[in-house]
Amino acid sequence: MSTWDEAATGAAVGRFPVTPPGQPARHRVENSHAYPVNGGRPAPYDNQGEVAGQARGGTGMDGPGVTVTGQAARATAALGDEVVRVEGLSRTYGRGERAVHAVRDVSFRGGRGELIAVRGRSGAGKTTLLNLIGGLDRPNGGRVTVAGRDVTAASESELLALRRGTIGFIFQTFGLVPILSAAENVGVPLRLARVPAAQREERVAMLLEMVGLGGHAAQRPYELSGGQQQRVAVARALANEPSLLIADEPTGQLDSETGRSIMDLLRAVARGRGTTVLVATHDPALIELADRTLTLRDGRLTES
Ligand SMILES: Nc1ncnc2c1ncn2[C@@H]1O[C@H](COP(=O)(O)OP(=O)(O)OP(=O)(O)O)[C@@H](O)[C@H]1O
Repeated sequence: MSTWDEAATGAAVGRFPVTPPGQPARHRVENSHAYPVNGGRPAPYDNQGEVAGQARGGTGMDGPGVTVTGQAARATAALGDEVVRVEGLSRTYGRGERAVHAVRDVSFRGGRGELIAVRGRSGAGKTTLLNLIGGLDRPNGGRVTVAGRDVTAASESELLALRRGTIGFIFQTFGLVPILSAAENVGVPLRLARVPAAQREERVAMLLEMVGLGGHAAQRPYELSGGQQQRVAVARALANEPSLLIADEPTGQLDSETGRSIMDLLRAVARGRGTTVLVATHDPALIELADRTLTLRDGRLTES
């Protein structure tokens, strides 16, 4: 089955209908391992774009060696450990006259704790690039390394392990399982990792608190706003404590204010946890929140 045509939350692939009716299913994500965020103590997200405690100099979601203020976070990102390395990456769809060179010789590096925006017009190659980096698609040439592991050379089982332990995904259409509550959705990766029930419940509660949804655990996706659904998706993506979080147009279905709050949340995750976050977006207001912007034009990269 092609990863392009599979729904988000690969934790549930083949088990649940993961895409709400009327929404396209394009991606597959497989997350199953669970490790504590912030040593099991994620701090609540306060809707103001910061993890509680963090902006006020607290330890919120701070990870080892991760500073918490804007400029300091940028400096840490610049100097910090390399998480993503993309070298000469290319992807062509089709052949001959019909060939589409979606990604052409793209190279860049991403450090720990960086929030990197990927922008470009529709068709510029953003989704293709993110899918290649996340191991959802294979390149025609070049190499991707995430947390020191070669994604492009990985076997299918190695890719599965990467998507379960190292790379988290968030998509425009949220990809929540409609029949499950918010807590159950966040708990799917933990169930697959066979985390004991008590530990799982504790961890799910902490993750929901972290994204500001502590009081919404029992609600199903249709009972939540779009922004709340995306927060559930963020909590689920963080359940496996990924080094890299890939977000493809995570605010595409949200109004601008809600979109901004999701970007604030992603920024807080990057700064507080040291997660490298790669976000594809069209929105200039959201791009302003990023530490760096990569611009794609016809598959080629320019950095601004
Ligand atoms: N599976 C595919 N088969 C053939 N061509 C494809 C496929 N997927 C993408 N393309 C083409 O590759 C190019 C890049 O597409 P991609 O979806 O990566 O762009 P994008 O920047 O994410 O666009 P958007 O902002 O509209 O989502 C486009 O010309 C698109 O038509």
